[in-house]
Amino acid sequence: MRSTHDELRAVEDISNGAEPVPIPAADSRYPEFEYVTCNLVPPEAAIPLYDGCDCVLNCVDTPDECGCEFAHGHAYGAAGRLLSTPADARGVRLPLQVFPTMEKGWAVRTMANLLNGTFVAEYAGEIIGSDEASRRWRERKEKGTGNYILCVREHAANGRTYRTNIDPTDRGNVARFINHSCDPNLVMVPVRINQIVPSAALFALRDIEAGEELTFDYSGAGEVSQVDSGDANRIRCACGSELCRGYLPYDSAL
Ligand SMILES: C[S@@+](CC[C@H](N)C(=O)[O-])C[C@H]1O[C@@H](n2cnc3c(N)ncnc32)[C@H](O)[C@@H]1O
Repeated sequence: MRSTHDELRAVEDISNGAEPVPIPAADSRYPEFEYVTCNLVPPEAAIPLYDGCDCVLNCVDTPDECGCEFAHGHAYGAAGRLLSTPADARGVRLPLQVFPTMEKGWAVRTMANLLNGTFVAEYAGEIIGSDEASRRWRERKEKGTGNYILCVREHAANGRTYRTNIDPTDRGNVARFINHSCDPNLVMVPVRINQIVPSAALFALRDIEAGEELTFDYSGAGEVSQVDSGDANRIRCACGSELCRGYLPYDSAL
């Protein structure tokens, strides 16, 4: 628990040494959370957690019914399906800073110039099933607390949709502070590192100058229309871009 006295003090490293480089914050008023460097995948007992794959323990026994081999080029065995954490996760190696904004809460900026295509960070958190994602979303909405669940949808050529829910609200990394923009400078790409559950890797979408805020489009490819404000669950977008669609992407499945 932080004291009021400590609140405005700059924080040297929000990761407490967990990342390869320190990640400073302008002050310590950001929400408390447990810092993790990569996704936390629950043990097999907790499955099914991965929408799109119906297999219980492995995909090898039922290759014709499972879409994983078709979609990812691999069928996953029991050990391969739900490995705990990717051993070769890269972590954050760029000088980033967490800072407060007027309209969007906390944000992240780069303190170095980045070239187009540079890997910035993984959007890391707890991997949870869709029922649990809905439950947490409703609970946080009732309490009026922040909700940072990212739903990664992958549309496979076999017509199936694979959905991965990443929740960094209580356990996450610096990417939990990266805001949405309708004209972002990062792009999120699902990447698989020796396991079926993808990491949501964020890459520079163009050259980015030191001091710029880092943003990505929460809807992925910008395919979700945000113009209709009829749904009270939607948050007004403050990205400030000429291309602004008016509201943050909203997952009506939650
Ligand atoms: C993943 S968090 C980003 C960090 C957050 N700003 C914070 O203070 O912790 C997502 C939340 O940030 C806010 N946010 C992100 N992008 C925004 C935007 N373009 N306009 C307004 N609010 C935004 C919304 O409250 C959203 O639910």
